[in-house]
Amino acid sequence: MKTAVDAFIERNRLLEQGQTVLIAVSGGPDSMALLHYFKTIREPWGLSLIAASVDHGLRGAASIEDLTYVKEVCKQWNIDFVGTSVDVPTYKKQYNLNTQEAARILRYQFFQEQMNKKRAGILALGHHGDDQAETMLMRLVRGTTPGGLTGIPVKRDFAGGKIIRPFLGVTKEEILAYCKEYHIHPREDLSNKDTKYTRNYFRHKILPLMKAENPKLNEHLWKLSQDLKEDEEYLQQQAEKLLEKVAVFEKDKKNISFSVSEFNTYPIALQRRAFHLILNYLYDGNSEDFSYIHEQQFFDFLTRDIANGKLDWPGGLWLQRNYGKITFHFNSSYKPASYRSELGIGDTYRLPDGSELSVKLTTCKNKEDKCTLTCDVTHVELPLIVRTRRPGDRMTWKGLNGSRKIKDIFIDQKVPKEARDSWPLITDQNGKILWLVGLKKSTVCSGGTSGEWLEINYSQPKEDR
Ligand SMILES: Nc1ncnc2c1ncn2[C@@H]1O[C@H](COP(=O)(O)OP(=O)(O)OP(=O)(O)O)[C@@H](O)[C@H]1O
Repeated sequence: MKTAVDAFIERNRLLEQGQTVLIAVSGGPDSMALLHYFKTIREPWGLSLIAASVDHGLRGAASIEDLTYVKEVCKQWNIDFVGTSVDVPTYKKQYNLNTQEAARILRYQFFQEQMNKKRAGILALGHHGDDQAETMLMRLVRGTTPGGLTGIPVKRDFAGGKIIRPFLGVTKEEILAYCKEYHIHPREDLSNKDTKYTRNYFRHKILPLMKAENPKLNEHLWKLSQDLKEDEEYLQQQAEKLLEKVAVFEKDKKNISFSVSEFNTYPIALQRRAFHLILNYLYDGNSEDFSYIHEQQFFDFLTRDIANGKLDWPGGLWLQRNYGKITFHFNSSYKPASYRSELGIGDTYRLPDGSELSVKLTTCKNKEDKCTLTCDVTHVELPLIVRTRRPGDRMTWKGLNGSRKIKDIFIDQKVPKEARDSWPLITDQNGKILWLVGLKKSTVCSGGTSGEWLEINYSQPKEDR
């Protein structure tokens, strides 16, 4: 395995001579093998090594024991060590996050702090080829773009330096064999076996089935991710050239326009990427999951035989068609509006984008569509509340086992990031989410016998901007 990783590092230019490397070590097989591997290349590369370990305090005594174990091994191997214990439950509660998210944020905060303090240019992580395969399959199932299918990056910017993952080209099996060969005795994290986490479910249930069909699955997925990455880089460059030729920047570079007929002379693969490059430019790099629904709307707009037209998108963006020209207008001072208001019977609430929500009481459940929610009045605590999302918001609905994060519903429904912070949701006084407006209705609203119904109507703005 060592020679394969050596070659991987050279090929991907992951290291430079004399660098300071912070190695993230949990005590498990992947990161213990990583720590050992770095020990073997410390001299030839002239590296300064620091191991960093975070005790999430989530597995009782075992958590701190992992950290102590890593510290002990570092002493034996003559590697500097930094460690910390973080309070995941408090942080999780404070920011309404789930455990994994809270742990991840705190872990990366510590890494960032240490990289600055120790002037380390590199943070090395132990992700490997099986992690890569899981990530690609999870994204495939959730819905992704060719760019998303390139998987976990081998190298990316972080804290003024780089995150690198030297083990992405090797399998878990090879790592376990490496541990055996060098008498490394990693700690075992039993939560890695719990299939209630999506990743573990893919790892233990789905991947084995696929590997039984073809043991070379990892290799094939790796090849696919690399091919896609290379194709993507090339196509991105071509799309940039396309924009250089056709795009005209207006009004302090806040608006972009181009001639439809000129744009249409380019292949669709480049048009698609050019479209995303424009969004990325306008949103300052934060538009990565602007959805393919928007992409489709854009192409409909592009091919429609009209002289004038307008397409409104959330997040301060609108497109205008003026004969043969399309302009992307972007209001850069736009800030997603968060709001919260009580909504009693007979009330109407006007949302920042001009759409309205109104509540009335009826004796018959006469309407049920995307823009209307009816709910037995005895099932909810009044007045209702209309508000924007908060981190960790969850809801449940008929047929769903357990609950789902609002964030994930937005992802499932391809709602662009820019629209999520101002998207309305309705709760009752107890905080129970009844309706993610237009997207999901809660189980609470599916039955009832009192004969009195609350009817909440959502209506879109009548006037154009
Ligand atoms: N508590 C932690 N302290 C330090 N680094 C961590 C910690 N948890 C994860 N990492 C780093 O992130 C990488 C990926 O973490 P992940 O949880 O996906 O894998 P893992 O199965 O825990 O890996 P390992 O076999 O090293 O425990 C690890 O290999 C390690 O480099």
